[in-house]
Amino acid sequence: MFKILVSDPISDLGIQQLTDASDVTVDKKTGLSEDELVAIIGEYDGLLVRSQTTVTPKIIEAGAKLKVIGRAGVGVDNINLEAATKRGIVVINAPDGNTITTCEHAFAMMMALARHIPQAYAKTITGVWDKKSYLGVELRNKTLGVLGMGRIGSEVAKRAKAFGMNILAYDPFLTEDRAEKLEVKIATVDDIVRNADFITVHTPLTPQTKHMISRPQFEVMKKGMRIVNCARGGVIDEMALVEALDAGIVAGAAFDVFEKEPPQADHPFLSNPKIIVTPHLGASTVEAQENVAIDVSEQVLHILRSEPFINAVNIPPVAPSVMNKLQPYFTLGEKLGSFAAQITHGAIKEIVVEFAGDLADVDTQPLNRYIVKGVLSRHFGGDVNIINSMHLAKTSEVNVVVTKASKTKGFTNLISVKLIADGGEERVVAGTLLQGYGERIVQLGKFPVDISPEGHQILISHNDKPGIIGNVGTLLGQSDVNIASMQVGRIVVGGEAIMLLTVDKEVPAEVLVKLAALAEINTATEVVLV
Ligand SMILES: NC(=O)C1=CN([C@@H]2O[C@H](COP(=O)(O)OP(=O)(O)OC[C@H]3O[C@@H](n4cnc5c(N)ncnc54)[C@H](O)[C@@H]3O)[C@@H](O)[C@H]2O)C=CC1
Ligand SMILES: O=C(O)C(=O)COP(=O)(O)O
Repeated sequence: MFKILVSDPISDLGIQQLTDASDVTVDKKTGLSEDELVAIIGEYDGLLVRSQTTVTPKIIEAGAKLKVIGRAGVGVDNINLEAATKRGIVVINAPDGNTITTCEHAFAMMMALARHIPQAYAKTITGVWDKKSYLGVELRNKTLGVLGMGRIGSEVAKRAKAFGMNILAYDPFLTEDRAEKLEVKIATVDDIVRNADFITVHTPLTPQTKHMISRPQFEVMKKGMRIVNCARGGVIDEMALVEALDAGIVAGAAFDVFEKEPPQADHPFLSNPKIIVTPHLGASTVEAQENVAIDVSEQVLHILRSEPFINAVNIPPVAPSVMNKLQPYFTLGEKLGSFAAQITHGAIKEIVVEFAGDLADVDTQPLNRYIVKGVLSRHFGGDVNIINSMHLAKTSEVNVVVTKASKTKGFTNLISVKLIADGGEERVVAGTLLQGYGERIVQLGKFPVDISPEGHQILISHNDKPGIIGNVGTLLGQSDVNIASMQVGRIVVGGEAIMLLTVDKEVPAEVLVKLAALAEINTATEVVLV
């Protein structure tokens, strides 16, 4: 039974697939402090949050069973991604569910700014009929600068177009083609701050976007411009904005998000009549809350049930076409890594993976994670998974090198894993996926072989002399170890050779010692592939 903790207010209807699932129990406990969360998180497999819960490294460390943190929304800046990745916890978000809702909020804020709606309302309900203080401006024919043309920014631009606005847009990923389709003009940040009558920001908060609108930008703005932030507090420098309002450069500002949430009671925005504020309501509609909760619940279930999932933010996204091509190789890759690690005696310094054939022209990143997981599982056991395998390799100072071979090497596809360990030790295991036959190991070191990578195996290196196979068979028979299949490989008659036996059960350590002590045998190593 999986246990999930919901620590922020999330739509009940949206999480129904979790509450209805027979293998899941859901606890809702909102408003907990960090210490309170640390005290209880150890019993949960999944954590669902919005933006109020700050998921700190301390909480993540205490989440001994935690496999997934789901964000019912877009921004994951309240979740410590590094700590989650280190622990192998998948962090997922729901990137599409609140796009329109947040765009509509930004648009509503822009219209409220243009027509002083909150200020006029506040005065009208006091009984004062004040028409002259609230002369507004039209949006039509004004220039709107959009910083960040992702999901929300693009939707804002579409609506602004319908209002007859001219749009200048900046986003490092905005192509000429997309700009043309959206009928926006690509501009620099400098063009936008100098020419826009309205500016709206729709970027995440990153080191690059922090204070991207600050004193130098306000200084060159058009007098009387208006500015909206429904993205993240800190993209616009709050103190610089207050100065620009006081200096008469900015006529009004509308903020849904703050550098610190909630803002302190004496925050200058809260007493400035030219600033409209809302308490991070961008995503707060019935529809959006249901959408994000449905999306995140679905992926949380997939993750807990070890099924394929999408929207992970701590592993790079992969196109479905690439994923379809790679998926059949995941277990083979992991087994090759595991096999190679089990026959390596020294401390591993480098993992060199080579892909040939069909795999040489795809981005193999997801597959690389499985191979590295296979290698590291020998030392890290169940603590390594595909989320943290690359991270663990890095922190363990194991270098990962991935190469693509130009030739097919006789196979339609071939994965070769070479481990380089202390003392110059090198081990190579290569495998392929044969249509109709499944996974095969086709090379061990310099020896060509043909083995199905599964179950308990014994790898023996020996000198190619008569009688060795008989001796091995006799010893295993006496030890009650049944041989299911056997492969021998050699390059030259009488030279170095290997023998790979598939046996029906675990091989006792003393049997391996006795095998290695037989005449002409150099080493005997058990390899377990499950
Ligand atoms: N107020 C609220 O309740 C909500 C706020 N948000 C916030 O809105 C923001 C945007 O959300 P989406 O559009 O869904 O995300 P998105 O990922 O679709 O779009 C973000 C865009 O920002 C661009 N960008 C990144 N760095 C940039 C830079 N230095 N300059 C210009 N553009 C840059 C990216 O290329 C991307 O196109 C996020 O920060 C999100 O957290 C989202 C939903 C609700
Ligand atoms: O989705 C986002 O990024 C948001 O900022 C929405 O935040 P919320 O879920 O309303 O706390």
